[in-house]
Amino acid sequence: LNFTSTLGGQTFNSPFLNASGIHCQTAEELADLEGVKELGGIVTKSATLEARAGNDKPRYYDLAYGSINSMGLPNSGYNFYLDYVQKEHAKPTILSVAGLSVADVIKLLKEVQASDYQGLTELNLSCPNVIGEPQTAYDFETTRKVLTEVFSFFTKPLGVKLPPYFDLVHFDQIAAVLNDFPLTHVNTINSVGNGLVVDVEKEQVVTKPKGGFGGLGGAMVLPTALANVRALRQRLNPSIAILGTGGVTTGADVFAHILCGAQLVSVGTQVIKEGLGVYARLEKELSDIMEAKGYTSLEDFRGKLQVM
Ligand SMILES: O=C(O)c1[nH]c(=O)[nH]c(=O)c1Cl
Repeated sequence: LNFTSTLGGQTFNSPFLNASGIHCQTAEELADLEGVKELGGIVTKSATLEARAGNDKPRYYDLAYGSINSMGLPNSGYNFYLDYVQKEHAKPTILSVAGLSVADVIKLLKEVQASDYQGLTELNLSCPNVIGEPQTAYDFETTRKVLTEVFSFFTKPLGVKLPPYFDLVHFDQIAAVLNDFPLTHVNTINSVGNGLVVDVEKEQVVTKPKGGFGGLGGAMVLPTALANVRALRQRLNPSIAILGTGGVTTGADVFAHILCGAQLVSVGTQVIKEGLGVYARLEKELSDIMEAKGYTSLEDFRGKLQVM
C-alpha cells in the first residue's frame, strides 16, 4: 500500500502524526516518537519564547468518550524545540509554535527564519487554555494581521493550527483569510475549547484551572473534526494541505479524515489512553479497510466523500 506523501518539501512515509501536545514535550517523549515506525512525522509541543510551567494541576482528565485538558501551554521554551528539530531525524518534524502576543509570535518566527531549520513550522492560533488569552483564530481580522506580518519575512514552510468552527459562514470567513497566504497546510482541529466536565458524585469539576473549563478531545469531537476538515478542504486553495486532527480512535476514523480531505492524520487523546502502540493498530485497521475496498493508495479516496 502506498502511504507516502510530501508536504513543505518533506516526504512523509505514513499518514500518521502525533497531535501537538501529546507525548512531545520532553526530550524523552520526542525520542519515544522517533521509535514509532508507523509515525510519518513528529510534531512538537507548541513552543513559546520562554519556558512555561503551565496551569495548576489537575489539568488533564480522561473520559470514557474522550478527554478534557487545561494544560496552559507548558513547554521547555522555543530554544529547546528549535534545537531538537535541527538535529538529524529519521522522520520529518513539524515545529509547533505559539505566542502570548502578536509581538511574541513575530519574535519567535524571526528566530525560526534565521535558523538553519528547513522543516515545517506550524503556528498555533488556537490554544484555548492560556488564562486571559483568546483563541486567536476566532478573530478573523487579527488572524489576517498576524499572517500579513509573518509572511512579510517568513519564507520557510508554514502551517496554522486552527480551532474548530461551528458556523458555515465562519468557514467562509477563515478560508477567505487563509487563501490570501502561501501556507503549506492547515491543521484542524485543535481541542473544542472550554468544555466542562462535572463529577456528579463529588459535585465538583474535574480540572483545577479556569473553574474546570478546558479543551475537549477524543471520540466525542470526531464529527466536529471531520466537518472542519471537509469544510476547509472544500474552501481552501488546493496548494494548502489539510492535516486532520481530532477524535481518531480507529482505522475507520483515519479513513474518514482522509475521505474528507486530510493528507495526514494526527492522534492525541487515544495515545494517552492506549500508548504509542495505537499507531500500529491504526495502520493495520486502515490497511485492512483499504484492501477490502481495493484501494492501494491514499489518493484513491482522499477528499472523495460523497454527498447524497
Ligand atoms: O493547554 C494547552 O497547552 C493546549 N491544549 C490544547 O488542547 N490545545 C492547545 O493548543 C494547547 Cl497549547
